Amino acid sequence: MKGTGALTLADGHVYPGELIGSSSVQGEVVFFTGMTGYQEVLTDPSYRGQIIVFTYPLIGQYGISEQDSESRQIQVSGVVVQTLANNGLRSDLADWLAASDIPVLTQVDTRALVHHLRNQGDQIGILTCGTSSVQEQSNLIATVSIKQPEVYPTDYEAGHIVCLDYGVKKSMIEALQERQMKVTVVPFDTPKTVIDELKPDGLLFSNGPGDPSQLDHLIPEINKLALAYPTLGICMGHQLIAKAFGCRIEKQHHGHRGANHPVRQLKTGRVFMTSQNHGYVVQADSVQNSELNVAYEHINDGSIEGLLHPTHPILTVQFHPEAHPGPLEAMVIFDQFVAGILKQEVAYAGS
Ligand SMILES: NC(=O)CC[C@H](N)C(=O)O
Repeated sequence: MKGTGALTLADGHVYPGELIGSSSVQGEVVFFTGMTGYQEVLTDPSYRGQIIVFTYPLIGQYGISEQDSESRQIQVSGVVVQTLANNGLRSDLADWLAASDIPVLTQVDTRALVHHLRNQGDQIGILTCGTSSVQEQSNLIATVSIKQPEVYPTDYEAGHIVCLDYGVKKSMIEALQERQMKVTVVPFDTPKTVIDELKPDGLLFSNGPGDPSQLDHLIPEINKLALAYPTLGICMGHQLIAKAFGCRIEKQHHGHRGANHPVRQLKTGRVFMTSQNHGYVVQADSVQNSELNVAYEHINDGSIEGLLHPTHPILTVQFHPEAHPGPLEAMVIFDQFVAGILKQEVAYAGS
């Protein structure tokens, strides 16, 4: 179904367009600046419940392919684009969004919209064509986390990682499998006693949607887990571990969502271009009174991009070393994590 529609922001600004789809949705309106990677973004569970605005004006131009999905379904609530590609008679992306009942607002002045969000901040919005009612989603992590453990084997098993699933992307699991790690993905609230029985060699605390304070009740358990095993935390996992060791988290004015975010490793001065997707961040002032040290910082705004424990093998990163979409150069984080578990040296890790 196609018709006149609009995105209405919480501050009252209205962005008209052509709405494809029949449902109205509400969600935080955020923008992604990468030129490619729309399929990975749409299926990344960290975007659950959000309305995503693509800054690149033409979206859908290279179709859809099965291997590029980061989870089993589209996770965003709604999509806003300038132009949805239509190669001839049909568009794979438009068909997929329609089959998934995800509304798309096209023909939007996305430059004006993103300019506004950059000035006024990410905020809730509603995509409407004036039909169905709006339902707010609460505990987003519980929605996207698996319900039963799942095992991802590898041909030659050098070690075993247990992944706490806050909404894990497929590429993180694959990055570990490629490094000869079997991965067992467990529900987000799996107690330490159950994880101990799996005899992991290391833990991955995954990415995930929404505000990390959803899981405040699990922070003491996360602290115990991270102290017990070599630990890597990514994005939501980074934020939760930061909290577990005394840091505070704050909402960003507007999030980092794109594929060209420069990050500096403090110890070596080495700069990585990274893929990012987050709207919360570790409050810089809180780190000095915490048990952790800053390991990485964002070059553009100086925000905290990674933390290290001084005596335990705990590394956390705010950026996405698994990329997908985006540059692969931060994959060294997985090399470093696995090498630490296997007690091997890794070039350029610099911890
Ligand atoms: N990719 C993620 O894990 C995002 C973490 C959190 N939802 C944030 O927006 O900051």
